[in-house]
Amino acid sequence: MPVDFDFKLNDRTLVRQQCYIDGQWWDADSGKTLDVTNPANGQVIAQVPYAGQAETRRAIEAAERALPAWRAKTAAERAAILRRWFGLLLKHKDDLGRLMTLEQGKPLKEATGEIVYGASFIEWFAEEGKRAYGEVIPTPVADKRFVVIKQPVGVCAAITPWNFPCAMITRKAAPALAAGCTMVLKPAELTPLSALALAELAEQAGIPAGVFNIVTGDPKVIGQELCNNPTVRKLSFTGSTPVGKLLMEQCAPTLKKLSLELGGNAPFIVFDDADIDAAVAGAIASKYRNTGQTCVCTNRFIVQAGVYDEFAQKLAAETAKLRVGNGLEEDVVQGPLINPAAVEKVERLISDAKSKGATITTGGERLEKDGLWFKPTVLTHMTPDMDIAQQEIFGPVSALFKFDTEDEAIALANNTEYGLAAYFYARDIGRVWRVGEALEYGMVGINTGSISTEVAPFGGIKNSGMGREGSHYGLEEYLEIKYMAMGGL
Ligand SMILES: NC(=O)C1=CN([C@@H]2O[C@H](COP(=O)(O)OP(=O)(O)OC[C@H]3O[C@@H](n4cnc5c(N)ncnc54)[C@H](OP(=O)(O)O)[C@@H]3O)[C@@H](O)[C@H]2O)C=CC1
Ligand SMILES: O=C(O)CCCC(=O)O
Repeated sequence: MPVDFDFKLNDRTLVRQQCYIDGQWWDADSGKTLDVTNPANGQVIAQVPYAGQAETRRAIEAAERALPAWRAKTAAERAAILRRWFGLLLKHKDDLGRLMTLEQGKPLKEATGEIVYGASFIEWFAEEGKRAYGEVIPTPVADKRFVVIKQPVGVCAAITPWNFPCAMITRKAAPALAAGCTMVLKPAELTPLSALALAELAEQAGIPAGVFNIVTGDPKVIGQELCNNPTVRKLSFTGSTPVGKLLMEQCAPTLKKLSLELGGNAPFIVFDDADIDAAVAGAIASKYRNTGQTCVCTNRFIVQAGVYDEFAQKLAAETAKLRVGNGLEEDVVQGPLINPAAVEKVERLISDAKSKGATITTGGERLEKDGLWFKPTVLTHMTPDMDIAQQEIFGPVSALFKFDTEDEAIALANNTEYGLAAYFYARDIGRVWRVGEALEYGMVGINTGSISTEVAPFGGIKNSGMGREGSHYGLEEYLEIKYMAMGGL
């Protein structure tokens, strides 16, 4: 039974509580459902199907049936349809933002911002799909010609997290569809409504039945079918490193192409020659986006001794100004954390740091005893033996480590199994190049705390995964290279 919660949307058809398979809306075969709750108050706002293997298999078969006709369209024809999808996201951005705040918690302005960000991938890849250029290789033999063409990978699967319920989907679906692939998506169980609203708009945009399918339900069972099924030729995943590794293992027997965007442990280095006010502004942007629940959020501030106290004091002052509360309220910039486990993890990490000598200069506790709101926190006197040095916080906690020399900063920054995003503030041009090149990360923000955009390659190295999303590199992930040698000239 769908829950009759009043989302107060202008267009109520955006609230879908069924899976979207082969252009139709379905319950789970078993009739089982999964509650969707508002993290701000624990209220159940919807129920979606708890589907399993059979429904996933049907979605894969639908994607396989839809593939030949979708692949056969010209890139311009696919682009026209994708542009309609893009336009519909923008048209409904306020409703989609509200839906996201209600299921995920992030403040309304940030949620609406994510819809615009998510839509940008659709617009960008609609165009980039037209540029899946091949190559003619000059021949070393007179009677032959060598040609390289790019073709869609085929049926693709995607598994996405709760922290970006829209953008992590469009960042995968847009390049896949633009390249001529079809897709089966499993969204996070905590935030399925944003995904299902995207399917509703995909249908309205004229994306043919079977090209984009969504199955909600049992993550293990759905994941196993997506990995085991030989029809699926590629899996793109965003989420935790342990699940990413498990999926990679499960995909080995059918040797699928993989994109894995996993956890991070981003350093944010502030050198003595940095513009400290700019560094503080960048720190706030990087650390407290989505209440710290972003894989590219700063995890460790690494600050040079000469500016440590000034940076710490200014960061604490700005952090203390951040208004925490229900994301639907005006001026709230920090929503609740996603669930009790997330708050407990933050508390555990702070308590570990405190027990080993860290000082809490602001925050350090929940806003209310049993709520999911956590006061934005600054910790100083951090040392490498504390758990935060190695573990992803995924919450609103700034942890400040101190260093003396450039080499020391680089060593500290690289001392992690992760390699997603890093940031640093410095003005010496030689240092900017040296440090930029020495950081073992897929992305480096230099004098900026914001790096995410549809036009640049997003992704990591080491335990942060493989592959890139966004930019022309993101399209390549959904294309196969075919070399054709033509003889007998
Ligand atoms: N790189 C990133 O952006 C993200 C990193 N994280 C990190 O991971 C931690 C845990 O977050 P969490 O949400 O549990 O991340 P998960 O990796 O568990 O979840 C991400 C996605 O994977 C699905 N999933 C979980 N287990 C399986 C499985 N066995 N087979 C197939 N799919 C599976 C989830 O489904 P379901 O929701 O149904 O469980 C969800 O759709 C966070 O605290 C953070 O540190 C989390 C989210 C995003
Ligand atoms: O946390 C993530 O997995 C994605 C980060 C969102 C972005 O910056 O694009």
